[in-house]
This record gives sequence, structure tokens and C-alpha cells, in this order.
Amino acid sequence: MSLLVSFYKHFNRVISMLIKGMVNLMVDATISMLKSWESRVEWEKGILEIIVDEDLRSLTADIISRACFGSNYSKGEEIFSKLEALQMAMAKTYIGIPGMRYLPSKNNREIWKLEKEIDSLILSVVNHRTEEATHGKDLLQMILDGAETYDDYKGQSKERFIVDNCKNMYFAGYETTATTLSWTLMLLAASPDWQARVRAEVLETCKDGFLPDANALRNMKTLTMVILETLRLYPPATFVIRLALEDIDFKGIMIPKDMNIQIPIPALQQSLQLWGPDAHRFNPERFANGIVEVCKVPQAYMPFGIGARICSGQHFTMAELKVALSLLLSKFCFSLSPAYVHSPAFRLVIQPEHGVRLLIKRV
Ligand code: HEM
Repeated sequence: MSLLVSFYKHFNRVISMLIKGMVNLMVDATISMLKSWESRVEWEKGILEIIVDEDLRSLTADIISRACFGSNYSKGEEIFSKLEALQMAMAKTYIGIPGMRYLPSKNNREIWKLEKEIDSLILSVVNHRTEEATHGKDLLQMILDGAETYDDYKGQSKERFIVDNCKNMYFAGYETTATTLSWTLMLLAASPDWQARVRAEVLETCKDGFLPDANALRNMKTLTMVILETLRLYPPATFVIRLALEDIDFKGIMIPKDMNIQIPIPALQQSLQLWGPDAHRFNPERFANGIVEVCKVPQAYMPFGIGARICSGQHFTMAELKVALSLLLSKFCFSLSPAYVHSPAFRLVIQPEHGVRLLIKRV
């Protein structure tokens, strides 16, 4: 455990340094999606009705793939489609009965097959990288450097360490960000006043066709408030999970060693007791003075988890969300389609069950 904590601490430091350079690849990827939406709006004579989720998933897959694998990113597409299938299959088995995942049911066999295929795809990229030996500083390289530094794998092979961390990056960094983009667009489409405020800020920050860079992103305060409020109401991760490594007496509650503790993020982030009577309402204004003063117990806001294992990609994802949303809002107006059905569903992350169906027109 401490091995991984120190690996992720190192990872946290390096990823924060890399983000500045990665804003450009985020901008490039978003612009190609914008171009395709622009031609579709034109084709539909000015108003396009679209379920945005699939396009947003392709966008975040593209970005994490480029950030992860640099020049080998096209291989990422194949890995993503298999990871998506794996996620669906795993969500079906999540019923908490001990030992169920070891039974050779049809679904479990599918999971094992997909896991094997994903492992060998990732390893083929790693081996290609090692043979090629020419690469930039991407996330894969950080994992490979980490694998060199940490030589105690607690009984596991170095290959396992590399593959597991690549999978972590994909699982952690793609669906979560895509889902947050979907929910933010849904909330902005339902709140024209906030949509107008964010657009005004974006147009002011990125005047005369200027594309967002790391500095501009820092100045987008209203957009940051909107994203923080979206992550409060629709946190993609449902639980923070911890294992008790020893017996713990927690304020008189006995927690035995090896007990799995699941902290329900949505329940904490929408508690009326902690957040007040408007806890269920979309009100980004509550974040005007940052996160610390936002509720009675600031630790109750934990979309990225908490403590030593807090999300290593939180700054990466915030940059990615701001790039995508600022570019989208600078080009398009969004409203909810009358056919939109609101139904948050649990699929390892909390997703819109029927997708976010929007009407889009040019600004
Ligand atoms: C909206 C987007 C995201 C959300 C809501 C999110 C949320 C989380 C949460 C709740 C955890 C568990 C933290 C804990 O146990 O305390 C986590 C861990 C992690 N996340 Fe994220 N994440 C997001 C995006 C990303 C991205 C883009 C990356 C990579 C580029 C990433 C990489 C990781 C990694 C590596 C861990 C494991 C950290 C560790 O175990 O020490 N995440 N994330």
C-alpha cells in the first residue's frame, strides 16, 4: 500500500508539471470535435438535436490516449472499446455477494477474456515503446519510470505493476471526465443564466480568437464554480473505499481489521444537514469563495476522494474540462431537448441512463 502511495505522490508531482504542456493537445482534440459539430449544425439548418455522450467519450478517450501513449495513441482506441465493454460487464456483477466474481458464469468468463485481451494490448504498446526507445514525457513513460524506481512489487511482477497502472489511468481518467462533461452541459442547458455567465467569461478571457492556455484556464472562475457544483451534484465516482489494516475504534464504533469501508460520496455532498436547504439545487454561487467555506464540514466535498489516495488526475481533469467546456461554449448555445429523460444510473460511474439529449445552435 505505502509503495503505491509513494508512487502516486511522485506521479502527482510530475503530472502537475506536465499539464501545462498538455493543454495544447486538449485544445487540438476538442477543436476537431467542434468542427464536426459545426458541420452537423449547418447540415441540420441551424439547430442540431444530439445525444452528446458518445462524442464526449470519444473526446476524452482521444485526450487520455494521446496523454498516455504519445505517438502510439491510435492503439488506445482498441484498448478503450474493450475497457468500455469490461466496465459494462463489471457493472452487471456489482451486487456485493462475496466470491461471486470467481464463479465461471457467462458474464465472468466475458470479464476474464476482456481482461486478458486488454493486458496483452497494453503490454504490446509497452514493448513497442521499449524497442523504439524514442519518446516524449507522456503518462506511460511516467509509469515506466515509476516501475524502475519502485522495485518491490509485493509478490507481483513488474509487468503487472505497469499494466495495472495503465488500466488505472484509463479507467480513472476517461469515463469520469466524459460523464462530468455530459452532466455539466445538461445543467448549463437547463440553466440559461449560468450558461450566459460562463460564456461571457470565456469570450472575455479568450478574445480575438485566442485559444485557451494554462494561464487563461486559471482565470476562468465562473466556469470553475460551475464544474465544482456539477461534481457535487453528479460525482462520477460513487464511493471512496478504504480497507481497515488493523482494528480501529472510531469514536466508539469498532471497525475490525480487513473490513471494507465504503464512503458514499453523493450522500455526503447532498446532505441537507451539511449543505443547507438548497443542497439539491444547482447553485454554483456557493463555490464563489472556494471549497473551504462551502459547507459545514469541507471534507464532505470529495468528488476526487480524500487523503493520501486522492485522485492523481484531478488537475489534469480540471484542465481538460475547462478546455472542452470553454471551447464548446464559445461556439454553441445549448438547450435541453424536449425528449431528454433525466435518469442518473449507476454503471460504476453515475451516468445519464438515456444520454444527455440537447439542442445545439451556433452562438
Ligand atoms: C472528473 C474526473 C475524475 C473524477 C471524479 C475522479 C475521481 C477519483 C476518485 C474518487 C478517486 C479515489 C480517491 C480516493 O480513494 O481517495 C480517484 C483515484 C484516482 N484517479 Fe481520478 N478522477 C477523475 C479523473 C482522473 C483522471 C483524468 C486521471 C488520470 C489522468 C485520474 C487518475 C486517478 C488515479 C491514478 C487514481 C488512484 C490514486 C491512488 O490510488 O493513489 N483520475 N479518482
